[in-house]
Amino acid sequence: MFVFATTSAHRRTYQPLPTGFHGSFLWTRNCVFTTAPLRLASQQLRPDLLRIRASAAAPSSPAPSPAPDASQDNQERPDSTAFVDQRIPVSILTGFLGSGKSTLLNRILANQQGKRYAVIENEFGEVGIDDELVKSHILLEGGDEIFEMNNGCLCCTVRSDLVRILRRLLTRSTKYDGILIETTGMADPTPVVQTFFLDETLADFLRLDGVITVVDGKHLAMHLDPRHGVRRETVEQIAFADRLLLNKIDLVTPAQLREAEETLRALNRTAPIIRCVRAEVPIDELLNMRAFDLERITERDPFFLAMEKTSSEDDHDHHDHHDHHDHHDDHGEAAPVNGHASHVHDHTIRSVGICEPGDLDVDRLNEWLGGFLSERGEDIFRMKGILSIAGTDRRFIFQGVHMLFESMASEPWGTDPRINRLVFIGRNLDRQAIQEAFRACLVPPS
Ligand SMILES: Nc1nc2c(ncn2[C@@H]2O[C@H](COP(=O)(O)OP(=O)(O)OP(=O)(O)O)[C@@H](O)[C@H]2O)c(=O)[nH]1
Repeated sequence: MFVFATTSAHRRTYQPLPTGFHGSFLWTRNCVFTTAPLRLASQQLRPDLLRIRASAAAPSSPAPSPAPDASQDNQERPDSTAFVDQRIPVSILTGFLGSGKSTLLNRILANQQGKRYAVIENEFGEVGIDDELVKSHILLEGGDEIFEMNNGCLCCTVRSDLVRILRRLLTRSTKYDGILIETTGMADPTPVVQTFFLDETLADFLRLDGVITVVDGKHLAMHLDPRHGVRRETVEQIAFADRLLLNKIDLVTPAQLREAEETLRALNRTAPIIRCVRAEVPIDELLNMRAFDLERITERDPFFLAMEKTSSEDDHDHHDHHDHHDHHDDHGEAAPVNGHASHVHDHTIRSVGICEPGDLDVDRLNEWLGGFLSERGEDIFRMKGILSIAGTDRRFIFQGVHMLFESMASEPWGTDPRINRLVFIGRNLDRQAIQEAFRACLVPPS
């Protein structure tokens, strides 16, 4: 496996990768942009990735096995006169903040069955929390770089970073069975999907296999309520899905479950809906399924492909779908404008990061968080952090989604400085008030 990681890999903390894992990370911090255009000479590309024609004159190559899924029946299958598509399959894992994407990713990585994946992660949060967790839990291959795509969704700016990373990946000698991209919980998957059709180099070597959307069954209705300001992101993530994982069904009643399924079906008529708890699903029903259906997407958005292509000369174009002008319909959903559905996040939604040395008084912390969540829980989409609790020699991992939260002891601090790192993502967050309240929970230095 090869990991281009950002953050949001906290579940790996709890679930170490299996023995024999051979991984490496490429991590960018705060979106490092190159100023020179990135050119990828054709001789740099791995020849075994080039598409070949399996005709009589072409070298014989095994056709990919058709997916064992009835939903694939009406899809074109390779035959002896067609292209054998040897491009690397790419799966996009999306879903709203806290829905269970990292839980799913962890599950996939723990069940690799001899396959090698490149993983690209991206997080919406101003404090990179998971890099430390990932580094301490997964052995890196010597000499590999670590990159982090932090604090931004895969929109026009971070998207160019994604393109750069993907192009670089194609020059590596390692052969991958697939690439997994975990988007931020606030991401509109549109520009990520477009990348694989509109970037000339990538389209030649990478094949979008499918968009897998993890849905938080407990909070779906809340996220679709326009008053919470995230309906558009939630709708886009569901509508784009080729597979819908209706997760967290342990937290809903049968009636809520039925309602959630009806809602999903209304927003996406075709994607299979898979009910699950902690993203526990058969992985072979998700990956390499040739599930992506461009026709369905262009039916929904006729302008989907009507944007400027990126080429190796145009590595940092900002003329794409994600042009940061807001045009919403009555429900806050994006409407195509002049051939481009525009996208911008609700500006009231922000992340507040805390990075503070010292030990926390656990009673004060509980009291503050309990009060804060009962008062503002609907507005707090996500919290996560690594905490230093007085009287314990282990790191404390803390994760929250609205009013629900989990915490658990993790690695010992050892000689590392005891620094609390915490991020809140929500609506109308008062940065100063949160930071001050947090500091008030620290044990005063003696
Ligand atoms: N009860 C319950 N909790 C779950 C389930 N799946 C995930 N969680 C918890 O939900 C929280 C968020 O899960 P993640 O996998 O980190 O979610 P995510 O979508 O990666 O979150 P972001 O990266 O912040 O967008 C964690 O505390 C998980 O343990 C589930 O099926 N049931």
